[in-house]
Amino acid sequence: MTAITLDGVKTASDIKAELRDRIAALRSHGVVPGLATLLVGNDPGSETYVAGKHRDCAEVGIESLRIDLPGSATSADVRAAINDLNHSREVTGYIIQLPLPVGHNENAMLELIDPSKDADGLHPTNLGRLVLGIEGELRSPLPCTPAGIVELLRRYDVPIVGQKVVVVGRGLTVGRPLGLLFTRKGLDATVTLTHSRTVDLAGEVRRADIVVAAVGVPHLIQADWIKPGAAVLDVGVTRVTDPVTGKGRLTGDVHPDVASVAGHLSPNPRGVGPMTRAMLLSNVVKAAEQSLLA
Ligand SMILES: Nc1nc2c(c(=O)[nH]1)N[C@@H](CN(C=O)c1ccc(C(=O)N[C@@H](CCC(=O)O)C(=O)O)cc1)CN2
Repeated sequence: MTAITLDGVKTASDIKAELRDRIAALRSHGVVPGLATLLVGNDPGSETYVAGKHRDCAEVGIESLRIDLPGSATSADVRAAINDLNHSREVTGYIIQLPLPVGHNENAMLELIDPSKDADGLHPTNLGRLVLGIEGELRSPLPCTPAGIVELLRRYDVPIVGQKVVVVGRGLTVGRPLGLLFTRKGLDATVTLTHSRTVDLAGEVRRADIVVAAVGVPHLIQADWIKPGAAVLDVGVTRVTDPVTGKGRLTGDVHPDVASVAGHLSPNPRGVGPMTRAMLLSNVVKAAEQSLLA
């Protein structure tokens, strides 16, 4: 058996095509959706992701603005940039690219974002709304990677309701919010959130119908950890330099042999990453649509 590939590039491209129509409709009402990014330092991964976000915006018709601060920026510099973004009339939504360089308090910075401009859904107010399960008028942006994972599963008709989900990793951008999302009414999965101190991780993973690996440990998840037919999402990424070619390459958390046991498998790269970017665009468009209703 070879797993069905959960193709993030194709799915993200479908989503972008749908968003283009909604953006055209917004523009016809005089609403131009916009996104700003704040990047501090020159982490190669973050630079790639931010560049990709601006490319995506241009592709679908979202205005975008890029604020880059040097690695030497102080926390006061970052706070000042956030303050400017909060008060800018042109900027309706923005993100702070994570991780921030060592020495900056990420949670403190995220807390300074105006929650109504939080395109990433990572401000405590928006995470709190996810905890509360608030929908409808007060619907707030969902963190992009968890939203992308659920959307990818949905578009491939992978059942979620009543399924056992094991999430490996409890980070802010993936594991923690994903546990909340999967247990929301309507999705109704049973979630086990595992981490570095989990006893018998392999045993936990073996029970799962859906496995999400988001730790950044290359090939941690082995084929004999996987229940035959389970859906496996490979999210964590490690940049390694090939000792032979000297070129950098990306390695996911899931061992390639998992493809012979799983029912569905998201590759890494080209799986959840492009979905993360598509969900950011979706958050920006939803916010613009809500501004029209307000
Ligand atoms: N403010 C945020 N910071 C971070 C988030 C986030 O959602 N908000 N998530 C990750 C990084 N991330 C988005 O910012 C992200 C990760 C991966 C990809 C992606 O498309 N990856 C490609 C490979 C790209 C490459 O060559 O490196 C893929 O998987 O095919 C996009 C966005 C942490 N920070």
